[in-house]
Amino acid sequence: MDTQTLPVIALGSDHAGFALKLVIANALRAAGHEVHDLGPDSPERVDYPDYAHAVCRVVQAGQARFGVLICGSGVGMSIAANRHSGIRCVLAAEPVTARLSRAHNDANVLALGARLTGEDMALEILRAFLGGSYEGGRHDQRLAKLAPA
Ligand SMILES: O=C(CO)[C@H](O)[C@H](O)[C@H](O)COP(=O)(O)O
Repeated sequence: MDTQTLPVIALGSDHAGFALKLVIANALRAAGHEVHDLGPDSPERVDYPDYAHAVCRVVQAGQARFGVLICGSGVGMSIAANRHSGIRCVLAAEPVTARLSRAHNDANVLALGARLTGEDMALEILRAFLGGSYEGGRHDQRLAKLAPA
């Protein structure tokens, strides 16, 4: 694949997801992606919403095509991300959910749980997410109904 066309990815984590964030950043850069690592820069204890909001703002602004958020379970990150207009965040623990979230839900942010998902599985999930594509069609009317209540 022409690396010029690879999507830009924004990354964020909390302390629980810090080590996996580095693994993912390295893997994405090795594959040719431009990566915006929005922190944290150390494994010191932090609050996951701060980083979820930072990544989602970058995706909303079009400065990154996708976001990847990592905390202990992925739950807090996904809750925080899905509060943002235009953000559709999937919490995935296996690749099929990640692929379907792109195909049916046009997901633009992936949340991972570093305390529950090993590195190899996380990378497999990431590949499925990035390799998926939105199918449109019948799904368009459903996405239109996802506007904040
Ligand atoms: O938000 C979470 C759970 O919904 C994340 O897993 C956090 O990483 C976790 O809550 C952090 O917990 P800690 O005891 O402060 O390390």
